[in-house]
Amino acid sequence: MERRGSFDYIILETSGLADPGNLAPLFWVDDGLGSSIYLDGVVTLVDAKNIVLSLDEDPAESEEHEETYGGARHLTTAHLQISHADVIVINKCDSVTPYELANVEARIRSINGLATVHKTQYSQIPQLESFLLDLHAYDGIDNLDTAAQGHSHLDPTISTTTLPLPLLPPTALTALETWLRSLLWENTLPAPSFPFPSTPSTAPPPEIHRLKGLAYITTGSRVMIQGVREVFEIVPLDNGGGSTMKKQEDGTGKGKLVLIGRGIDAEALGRSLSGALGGAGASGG
Ligand SMILES: Nc1nc2c(ncn2[C@@H]2O[C@H](COP(=O)(O)OP(=O)(O)OP(=O)(O)O)[C@@H](O)[C@H]2O)c(=O)[nH]1
Repeated sequence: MERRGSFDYIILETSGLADPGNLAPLFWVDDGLGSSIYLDGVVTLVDAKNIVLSLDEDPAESEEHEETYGGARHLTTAHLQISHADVIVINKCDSVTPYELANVEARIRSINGLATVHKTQYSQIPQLESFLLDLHAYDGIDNLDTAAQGHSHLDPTISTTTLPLPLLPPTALTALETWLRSLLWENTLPAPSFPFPSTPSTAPPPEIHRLKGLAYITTGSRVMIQGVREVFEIVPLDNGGGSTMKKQEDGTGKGKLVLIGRGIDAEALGRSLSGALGGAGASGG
């Protein structure tokens, strides 16, 4: 960093067994690295031929992450590397049939509905910028509109879900922050108060790997929500873009929160969030 200014990009290639969820928060929040350095995004390269085997691998064969999770299927390194990715390159597409490729892509998107997916042969992409570099994954929310809904039956371990966020009064941001703290720091869903009765749950606790969201505030401003594992931030966006009320009404300005992780029960998450925000209408999808 003494040579600050002389780098265009810094690319870290991790080991094949790395958990990006342990690395990304370090680079995202460490101001000591200097203001010219920021975490641009996490790219995961997937081998189309072997990925299904890797996702289904017997955890006893996995050197890390040999944990069980509430009786659910085991988390493999492949799951972690896909769930934390902002861009996923599915390579060696020529070595599988179109049917196999469609299945691979569907499963990957069911795990991570936020990431941009590129399908390649010999890892060839049209250009680096905006495909693998200059992603601004942690300071932008461009891909929220295309975030896929979870189809958790495709992968039993990790899924993506989208919760709608209602138009929020400024005071609700504190409630949102408290809710996120409980979810990300304590892996606990605050029980919703009225009108939802709280029922004891035997479900495994939610474990969120990545989250991204946009909320519209009644004052006409917007906030971006970003998170990776237990680190998150709620950041005001400069431009509210005119009448927020109008945006809500014509359906183009709906706030949402996209969550990727384990033990995702969309309905329970939606009820809990809605309760935390004062019953303002979040329900899982
Ligand atoms: N058919 C086909 N072969 C490929 C493609 N991309 C790479 N290969 C070949 O696959 C072989 C192994 O390369 P990779 O799988 O990329 O190996 P690697 O990722 O560098 O290996 P590790 O870093 O040790 O995992 C090489 O012979 C490559 O030429 C592709 O899209 N299609």
